[in-house]
Order: sequence, then structure tokens, then C-alpha cells
Amino acid sequence: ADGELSAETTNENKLVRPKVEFCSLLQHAGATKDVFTMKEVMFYLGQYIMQKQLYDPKQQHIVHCAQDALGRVLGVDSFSVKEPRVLFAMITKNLVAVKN
Ligand SMILES: COc1nc(N(C)C)ncc1-n1nc2c(c1C(C)C)[C@H](c1ccc(C#N)cc1)N(c1cc(Cl)c[nH]c1=O)C2=O
Repeated sequence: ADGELSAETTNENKLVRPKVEFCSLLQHAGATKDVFTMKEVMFYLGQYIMQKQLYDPKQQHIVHCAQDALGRVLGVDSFSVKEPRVLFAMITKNLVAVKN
């Protein structure tokens, strides 16, 4: 059904190449390469969010990113970490699949 996460997207071993601005954001979180697995993308984004404390102090599953490069890259002012479909949809717009 539409809105279903494609197995492709959520396959954490899938190799992807982040677009330029997204890649510099991952590098800000410590990444040192330009091809990642989806699992690595989620790890570095998670590190970025925690390091910059972008989560809401009260509702910690909400990430506020309107004033941050993350918001520009994902195209939203805030999101919930409890919405995998929404999250993967925003993230995959910034990735190009790597043919291997
Ligand atoms: C604000 O978030 C948190 N705050 C706290 N505090 C104590 C304040 N503890 C844990 C989390 N937290 N929960 C989840 C995640 C985190 C951290 C690593 C951001 C990750 C995650 C979420 C969003 C992106 C993006 N852009 C990347 C990774 N995540 C994941 C969500 C999905 Cl859909 C796939 N993989 C994940 O790791 C979760 O469920």
C-alpha cells in the first residue's frame, strides 16, 4: 500500500550517497566518507541531533530543527522520532542509491 516503507528504504544495509548539504551535516556529526549504509545514516543523524540537543526538553521524541541546517535539509520545522515512515521519507529525498 502507498505510504508503506519500501523494503529498499528500510533495508539498513542498503548503500546510499547523501546529497551535498546532507553529507556535510553527517560529517558535522563525525562521518568521514560519502557512501553510507542506511544504518550509518541514521546513526550519524542521531549523533547530530543529540550533540546539538535539537530534541524538545519536555517531549523528547520531538526534534525541533527550524533554526538548523537539519530543518532545511529535511524540509520541516520539527518531527517526531516515533514516525518512521515520515522520517525515512524525508531522509531518502536526500539520498541517492548506490548501485553495487
Ligand atoms: C530525540 O531522539 C532521542 N532523544 C533521546 N533523549 C534521551 C532526549 N533519546 C533517544 C532518542 N532517539 N530515539 C530514536 C533516535 C534517537 C536519537 C539517537 C536521535 C533515532 C533517530 C531518530 C531520528 C533521526 C533523524 N533524522 C536519527 C536517529 N531513532 C531511530 C528512528 C528510526 Cl525511524 C530509525 N532508526 C533510528 O535510530 C529513534 O527511534
